[in-house]
Amino acid sequence: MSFGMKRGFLKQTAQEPSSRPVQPRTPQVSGTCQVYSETPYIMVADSMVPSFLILPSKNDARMAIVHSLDSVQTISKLPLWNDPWPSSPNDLPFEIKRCEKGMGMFARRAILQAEVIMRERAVYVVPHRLGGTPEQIEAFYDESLAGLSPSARASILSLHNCHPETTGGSHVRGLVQTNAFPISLSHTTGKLCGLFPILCRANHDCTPNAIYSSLTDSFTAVFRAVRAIAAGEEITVAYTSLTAPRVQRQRLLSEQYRFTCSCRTCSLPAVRAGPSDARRQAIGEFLATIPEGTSLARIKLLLSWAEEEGLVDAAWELCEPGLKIARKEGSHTEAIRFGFSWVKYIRLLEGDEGLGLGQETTVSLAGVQAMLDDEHLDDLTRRFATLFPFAFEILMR
Ligand SMILES: C[S@@+](CC[C@H](N)C(=O)[O-])C[C@H]1O[C@@H](n2cnc3c(N)ncnc32)[C@H](O)[C@@H]1O
Repeated sequence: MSFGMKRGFLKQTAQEPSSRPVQPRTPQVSGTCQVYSETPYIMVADSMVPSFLILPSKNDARMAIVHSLDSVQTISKLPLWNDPWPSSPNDLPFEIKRCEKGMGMFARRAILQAEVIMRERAVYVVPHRLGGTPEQIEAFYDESLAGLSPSARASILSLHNCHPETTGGSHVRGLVQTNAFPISLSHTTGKLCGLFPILCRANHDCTPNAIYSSLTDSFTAVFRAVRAIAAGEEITVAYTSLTAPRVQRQRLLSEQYRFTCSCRTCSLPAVRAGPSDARRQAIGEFLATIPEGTSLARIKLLLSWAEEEGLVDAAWELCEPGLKIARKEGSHTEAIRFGFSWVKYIRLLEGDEGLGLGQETTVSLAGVQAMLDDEHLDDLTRRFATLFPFAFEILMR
C-alpha cells in the first residue's frame, strides 16, 4: 500500500520478465523499415526516424508497439506475451451502438459501483510524439500498422477519426489523436498511448460514470464504474481534466476531439455553472500546488466539493494531504477518517488491486501482514493498516 502512488496506472502482480534474449539478425529491408530480429519480431525504421516496431507473433500480430529499440527489446521480455490474452467476456455489461455522438457505449444491464466494465489490451501503442519528418512519420505509421493481422488492423482503422484533414497517409495520426488512452510502462518515462478497439468507443462526459486505468507493463486498459449505472444509460469517461473550468474543458474538447460538450455539467444554468466551475477550479489549483499551512477545514471543504461534483479521482487525491495534515495536527480521528475515505475511493477507482491486495475480493490477513512488514511504513500508517480488516468489513457491508 502506498499513499503516494499515482492513480490510474496499476501495477501488475510482480512477475519476473522472461530472459528470452533478443538476437539481432542481418537486417532485411522491407519498405521504409528493416527486419532487426525474427524472434521476437522487431522492425527498425530507417535511421532518420528513431522508432521501432515489435510484433510479438508476426503472422497473427495482435499488437504493434512503436518505441525506441532498447525499449522494444525490454518490452519483448515482459511476461505478458505468454499470458492469456484478456478476451472480452461473452456477457459484457454493455453494447456499442450508434447515438447522436457517433458510436457510444451503453449499459445492457445495471452495473454496480466499482464493477469492472471491461479489460482490453491495446492493439496499437505509440509514443505521444514520433521523431522525423512528416513523410517519415506517416510512412512509419503505415509500415507498423501493416504488420498487424488483418482483423487487428481493421479493428483500429474502423475507429472514428475526428481530424478529417489527416485522412490519407496520416489517417493513423488522426486515429491516435481522436481515440488514444495513456499507457504506462515501468521502464520508460516517455509517454505512450494506445488504441483499444472497443473501449475507444466510449464518449466523454464532464461528470463521467466510469474511469479508465492502465495496468502497468500489460498494455491493458480497465474501465470501472465510479457510480451505479442503470440499464440503458450511456457509459462515459473523461477525455480532459475535470477540475478545469467549463470554458477550458470545452476549448480542449473542441480542439482535440472536435465536439462541443453538452453534457449535464456543461449544460447547467449559469446560477449553478458558476459555483461548479469555482469548486472544480479550487480543487484543481489546490492539488497542483498544495499550499503550505493548509488547514484541515479547507481540505474537508474541498473533499465535500469533490464529492458533490462527482470527482472521485480528485476526492481520492485529497485524502493523502488530508491524512498528512490530520496527523500533523495530532487529530488521529480525522486521520483515520481520511484513511477510510482513501480506502473507499481507491477501491472505487481501482478495486482491490489498488490496495495491493491482488485479485482478492475480501481482505486477506496475509495481505495485511505483508503491508505491516513493509519497512517504509511509519507508525501511524502501521496502526492504520492494522485496522484494514475492520475497515473493509464496514466498507463491504
Ligand atoms: C474516442 S471517440 C468516441 C467514440 C465515437 N463517438 C465513435 O463514433 O467511435 C471520440 C469522438 O467521439 C465524439 N464524442 C465523444 N464524446 C462526445 C460528446 N460528449 N459529445 C459529442 N461527441 C462526442 C467526438 O466526435 C469525438 O471526437
